[in-house]
Amino acid sequence: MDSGSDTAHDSGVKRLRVALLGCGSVGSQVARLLHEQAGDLEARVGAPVELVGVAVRRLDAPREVDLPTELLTTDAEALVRRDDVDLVVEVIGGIEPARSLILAALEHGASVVTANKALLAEDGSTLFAAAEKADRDLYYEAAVAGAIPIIRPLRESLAGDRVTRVLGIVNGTTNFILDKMDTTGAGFTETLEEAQALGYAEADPTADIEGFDAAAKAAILASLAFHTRVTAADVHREGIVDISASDIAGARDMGCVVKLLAICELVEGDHGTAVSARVHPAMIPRSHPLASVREAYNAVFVESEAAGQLMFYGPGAGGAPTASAVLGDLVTAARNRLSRVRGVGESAYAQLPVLSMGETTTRYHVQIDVDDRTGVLAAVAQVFAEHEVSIQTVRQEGRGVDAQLVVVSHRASDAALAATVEALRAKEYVHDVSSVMRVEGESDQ
Ligand SMILES: NC(=O)C1=CN([C@@H]2O[C@H](COP(=O)(O)OP(=O)(O)OC[C@H]3O[C@@H](n4cnc5c(N)ncnc54)[C@H](O)[C@@H]3O)[C@@H](O)[C@H]2O)C=CC1
Ligand SMILES: N[C@@H](CC=O)C(=O)O
Ligand code: NA
Repeated sequence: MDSGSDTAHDSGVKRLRVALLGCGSVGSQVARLLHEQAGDLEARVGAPVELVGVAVRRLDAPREVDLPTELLTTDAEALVRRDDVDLVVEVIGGIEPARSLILAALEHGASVVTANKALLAEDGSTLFAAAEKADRDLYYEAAVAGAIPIIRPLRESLAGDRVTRVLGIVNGTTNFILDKMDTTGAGFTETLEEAQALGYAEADPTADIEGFDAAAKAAILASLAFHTRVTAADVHREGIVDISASDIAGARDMGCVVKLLAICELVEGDHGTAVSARVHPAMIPRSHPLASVREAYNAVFVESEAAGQLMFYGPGAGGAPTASAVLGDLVTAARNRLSRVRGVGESAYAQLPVLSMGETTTRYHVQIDVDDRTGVLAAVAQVFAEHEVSIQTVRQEGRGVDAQLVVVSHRASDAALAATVEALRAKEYVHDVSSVMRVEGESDQ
């Protein structure tokens, strides 16, 4: 291995040397693209971009890409500390050792590109501070919505505007599962296995189906969009594991589909501006553009004061699409190294408070199984009224001894709706509140 003096650490830069940490779904595609597009990358960067080391867990593991064995090492710590490494790509995932490796890479003068949303959402501030101190780039376009350019537009293109809302489908695995359940009637488990085989799901798919992955992305989006710091712990999170065939059928009856949404909003209240960030399944009308986001595709809507509504759509998961975003960042970081400049760092000056879920308002679709007798409908309506949840529509279906009421509310706070449901469950004429689903994507009423 040549470790001559022509690196970005020196004055006469001639080539950029890349260390890759992790060679799984994304890492193998990064290695492939670096090799296959070497000529174009050199032309675009202005110097060759060379892969000089790949940290793997096992040297003899089967891989999707052929790599010269001399590039492989199981000592990631030593790799990021090598003096001849200019750029480090972290695609191991998880908190440790990824965090320590990124911090060591920055300390040793490398710029870093990562796809690690879990780490950024948990402890991004430590990483951004280290990048600032080291005067190096820390880029992460791949961390949210895979190949879709959304980090850069929020950080740079919209830097002069005031973003007020970000609403998106940001997890490919859950969108794939919900889409299959809706269109083919397939079961949850078989669809999850298919998503795993296609490389969409996280190593532990709990992160996808319980909403942790989408919540991490929501934290990153809210932080960037509103120039503040939102962590994964600030995001209200519900996954899709409890979504039943009956929920999907109920949505269909309403002309809706069920999607796992990440919703980040600026909220103006009595005490000033705050942020709301939440991830949960919601019904959206089939006519809404997000309803047509199929399979593992992602889409993100951004609303801002001057630009209005923007939509970003594309592949949000999978090895090659995610590697495309990594390579885009790598090219920018490489150009910056050559020009001896640094890109934009963290912008968290606004320091906005984050609202609790109870304070957040939206509309609700509630299915209630009740006694089929006179006065029950009025009594149910009374419970909603007592909790200041205004009813928009109510539909009743007799089913023999009992009846099902389907209530759609006007906008109400989550706390008021939760109290309504609790009160309904205590009534002797209520057999069950069988489904409670938020309704998004329609005009506020
Ligand atoms: N797969 C996808 O569609 C997307 C993944 N991401 C993110 O990209 C990152 C990587 O994801 P995948 O490639 O899907 O995961 P993966 O599980 O396929 O690959 C991770 C690789 O890192 C290796 N590894 C773990 N610890 C290591 C260590 N200490 N040293 C060296 N290698 C180690 C594993 O053996 C594995 O091969 C994660 O942060 C993930 O959240 C982001 C967007 C999309
Ligand atoms: N597991 C994630 C991968 C991309 O971030 C997903 O399914 O979207
Ligand atoms: Na992206």
